[in-house]
Amino acid sequence: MDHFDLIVIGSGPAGQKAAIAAAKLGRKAAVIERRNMVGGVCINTGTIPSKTLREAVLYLTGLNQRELYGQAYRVKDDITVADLSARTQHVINREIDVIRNQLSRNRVALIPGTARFVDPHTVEVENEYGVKQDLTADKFVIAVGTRPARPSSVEFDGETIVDSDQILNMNRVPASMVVVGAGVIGIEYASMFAALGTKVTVVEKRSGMLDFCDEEIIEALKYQLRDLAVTFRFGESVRTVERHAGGTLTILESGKKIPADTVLYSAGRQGASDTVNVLAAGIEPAERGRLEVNENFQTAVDHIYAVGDIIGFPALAATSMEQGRRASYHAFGESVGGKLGDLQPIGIYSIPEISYVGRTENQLTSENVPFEVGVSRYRELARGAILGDSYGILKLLVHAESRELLGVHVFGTNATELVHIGQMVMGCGGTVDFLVDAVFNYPTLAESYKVAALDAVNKMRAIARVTLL
Ligand SMILES: Cc1cc2nc3c(=O)[nH]c(=O)nc-3n(C[C@H](O)[C@H](O)[C@H](O)COP(=O)(O)OP(=O)(O)OC[C@H]3O[C@@H](n4cnc5c(N)ncnc54)[C@H](O)[C@@H]3O)c2cc1C
Ligand SMILES: NC(=O)c1ccc[n+]([C@@H]2O[C@H](COP(=O)([O-])OP(=O)(O)OC[C@H]3O[C@@H](n4cnc5c(N)ncnc54)[C@H](O)[C@@H]3O)[C@@H](O)[C@H]2O)c1
Repeated sequence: MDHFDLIVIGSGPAGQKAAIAAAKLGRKAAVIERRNMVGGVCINTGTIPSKTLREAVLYLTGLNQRELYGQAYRVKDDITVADLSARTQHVINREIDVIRNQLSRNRVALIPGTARFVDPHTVEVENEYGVKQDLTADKFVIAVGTRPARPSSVEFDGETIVDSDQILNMNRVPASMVVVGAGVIGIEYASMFAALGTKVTVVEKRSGMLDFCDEEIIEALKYQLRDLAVTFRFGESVRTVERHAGGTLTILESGKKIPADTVLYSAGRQGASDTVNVLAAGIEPAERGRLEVNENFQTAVDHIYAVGDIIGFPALAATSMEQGRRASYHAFGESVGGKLGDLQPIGIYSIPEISYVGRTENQLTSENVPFEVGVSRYRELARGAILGDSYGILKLLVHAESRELLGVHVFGTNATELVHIGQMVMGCGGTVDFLVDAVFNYPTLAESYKVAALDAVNKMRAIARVTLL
């Protein structure tokens, strides 16, 4: 029976980084993964296909160029699924190749199959031909991620009623679509299909959406999506989704019926802890199949770690990678930096995109932290005019006394890239004055930091002036 220092179960971002970190520490590591899922949900059905699809949609529809060339501007008139999926498949294949290469050059064994715990130090791996082998290890990292939640009241058929895995295999761009759940997945796909000209209705049981983001920015997003003919039904729960010869019918608890060509059911995800039989290792799964861990990512069984989506919020690729690295370092006695803190950025690839780091205005208000807001609008930046982005906005939240940066919220072109400038300033304990004094390239969107910083400082000066007189 093969024995390893570390066995990682799952090859998504969390598992990959856990295994490579162990290998770099000179440990014998293995990753167990199903043959057709190397790279995890991230590469095969989640982040990478959805982000590539978004890029293809933006390019082919010419949406971002319409402010400059007119509302009729298109790169291609009849966009087909083949146009969209060619790019997606190319990127997926390339990314899988990169991961296989990285694992192999670091001498991490990639073992095909599904792993199940037999006891706390042994897993049984079964490959696609039903061949089984037992493997043992000193330490384990469970990085098995999640799968879409599939309630029995929804008649999934993989073609007209789909989850976020199946949407990638649709055979045509639908004329109308209901998106159930206004979480990140629902809103990203609603944006893409709306951009393609699909008439989208979003049904969400809460009274709003993405409530962890800046309220003003979510208002701006809703405005932009409504402009693309998206209808929102907030405060409405879906009772059932039915499939009929003439299309689908989404029936709400309120009695409303919404007809559409296609339904995307994106109302949450279920942890995959059941696939790995954690009970045999002595671990009790929590709600929705998630695993509970301490700050070192150890489960209730010390030598078994869990990282990535399986441990819940924030369930993002970048955070998952860092959790994987930290788990391995801890397992093999290597020190890591401070606690994985609050400075993890969130990026939402809606159209337009959103990103933020730090706290929101609502959080600061509820915590009684005095703050000032500095705003920069892309329409006043030369780069904004060159790009044809008139809606973009960058907001800085600045402590009214210490002048520290408490939050950065960006909406518009390159938001998910721009946010990192603020993240770095915050990470180094920088104040708004650093941004006021900094010189940025011109014309850039990064210049928005200086404009917003000056705005915040001007407002703070106005307050100071009132009290001085
Ligand atoms: C549609 C969509 C879009 C997304 N977009 C973004 C985005 O833009 N940015 C972002 O940061 N995040 C995004 N995410 C989230 C991101 O994909 C996840 O945070 C990330 O993939 C989690 O990584 P992970 O390592 O926990 O596991 P996953 O990527 O979920 O991979 C887990 C792997 O474990 C394997 N596995 C499960 N059980 C077993 C077993 N018993 N034996 C062996 N292997 C097993 C599975 O086959 C799978 O390959 C998106 C997710 C979805 C669904
Ligand atoms: N850009 C990114 O970083 C990105 C992109 C996509 C996904 N993700 C990750 O994937 C995870 C899963 O995303 P998600 O959007 O599926 O889940 P989610 O749990 O965030 O959202 C599901 C939404 O569906 C609603 N809902 C549930 N049941 C409903 C019903 N019967 N009728 C109407 N509405 C209902 C919920 O209120 C919720 O708002 C998230 O944690 C996210 O972090 C990240």
